[in-house]
Amino acid sequence: MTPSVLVVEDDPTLNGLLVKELRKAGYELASASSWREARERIATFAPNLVLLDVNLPDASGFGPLSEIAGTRPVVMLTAYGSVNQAVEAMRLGAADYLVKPVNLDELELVIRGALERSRLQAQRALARGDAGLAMLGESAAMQQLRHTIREVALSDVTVLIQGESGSGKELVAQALHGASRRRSEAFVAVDCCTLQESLFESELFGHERGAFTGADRRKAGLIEAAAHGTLFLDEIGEAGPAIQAKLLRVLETGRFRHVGATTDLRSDARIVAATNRDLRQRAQGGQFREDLYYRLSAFVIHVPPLRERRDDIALLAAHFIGGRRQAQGLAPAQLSADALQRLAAYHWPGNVRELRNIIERALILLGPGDTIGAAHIGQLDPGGAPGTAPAAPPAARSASDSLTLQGEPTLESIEREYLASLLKKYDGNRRKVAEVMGVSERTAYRMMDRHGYR
Ligand SMILES: Nc1ncnc2c1ncn2[C@@H]1O[C@H](COP(=O)(O)OP(=O)(O)OP(=O)(O)O)[C@@H](O)[C@H]1O
Repeated sequence: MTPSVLVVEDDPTLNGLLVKELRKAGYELASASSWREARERIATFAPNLVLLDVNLPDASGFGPLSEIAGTRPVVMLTAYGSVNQAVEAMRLGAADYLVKPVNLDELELVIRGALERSRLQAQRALARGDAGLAMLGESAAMQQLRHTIREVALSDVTVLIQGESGSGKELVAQALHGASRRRSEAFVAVDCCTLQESLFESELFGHERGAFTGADRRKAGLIEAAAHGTLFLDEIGEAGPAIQAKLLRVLETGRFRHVGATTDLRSDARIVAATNRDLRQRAQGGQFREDLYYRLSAFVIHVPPLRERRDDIALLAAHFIGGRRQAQGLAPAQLSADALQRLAAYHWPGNVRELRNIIERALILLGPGDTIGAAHIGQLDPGGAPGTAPAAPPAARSASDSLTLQGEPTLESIEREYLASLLKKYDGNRRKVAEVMGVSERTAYRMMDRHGYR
């Protein structure tokens, strides 16, 4: 594979020199002289590494670095004699830095080292299944979201994160934890609807030996694993009445009990919950405890759906493409203008997760090729006008929309349609969908995840 580098430098002489040297060293090159131009190149050229000048005509300082450091290695070009700048750049996630005037031998070494470290990191992340934990996006909505996260992270207040499926609620919860004083403690995520209620109760709160058949040992609960860290309760709207009652007690008194125990334990975990439902409405309708709703919603964060921050689509797409290709050791791939246009016009009922899935499928169809075209993306129904709420859950795409280029639907596309039609029929009730499909809830969740419907 030929790794690619984007040189972002407004001094034309230095820019030209860097491009020439790196090209000679065997890299594929693109260059930009402003931050606006750099953003465009990142979306279309998808470089493996960015060499970024700290002072650009339309952006000075570390804004650009913070924006892209989570997506790919960034080597900063800093001014001679400003050690502070270099230190700050590393703290903000730069892979390395070069001081001007640039020593050309050092240039190659630094770039090779940064690429190698990043490839290893990507491989490790893929093996752990958590490729790309950074919360990306520079739209006004995402900047506001980051601001809110910073504001509330340092207090211990309970936070309720609301947003559509796949919009990034779990990433917000992780960002909250990462910006809090608890960041070096555990972050424990629990999906409130993946398990049967009684099992879930012992999983969450722990149990005593002999509490039920099969409980042959005392076992600590996830709430204890979260100790002084953060307990993230995903899909809180799905928690059954027994769990709701116990959670209310934890929130009111900081106390809980193992299943089968007679004494209380104390919890110091910060509770962050998420839901894609209108919890207030459910509370008013009697499907969710009102007192618990008020406790949980001490502070509410709304995660905007992707269709309300279309400016982020190109950046996110480039991030998913870059991560996957790098981990596979393949050359970077670009998005054609048609493909990008198709992505930008879609209404994204499955939000960022759906975008990630569509890109992954496009990359499979692309194989070792280098440009993702509209055909690799497939038909995407532009849906309602920007800002229109989707029919939730997402409507099925027709077989002619499948990604099979020859027109024969794949098993994958049939599964997807079947799943979408059941979700529609049963109004998003996953338990019911799993039952009708004859698979376990877990299998149904995994399927939904794969198709971007969670
Ligand atoms: N701003 C973002 N930047 C990068 N990746 C993102 C962003 N938002 C979401 N993702 C990715 O999209 C996928 C879905 O995000 P996440 O699981 O946080 O969504 P969610 O709202 O919690 O979904 P659900 O409602 O199904 O629980 C994940 O792979 C996540 O890494």
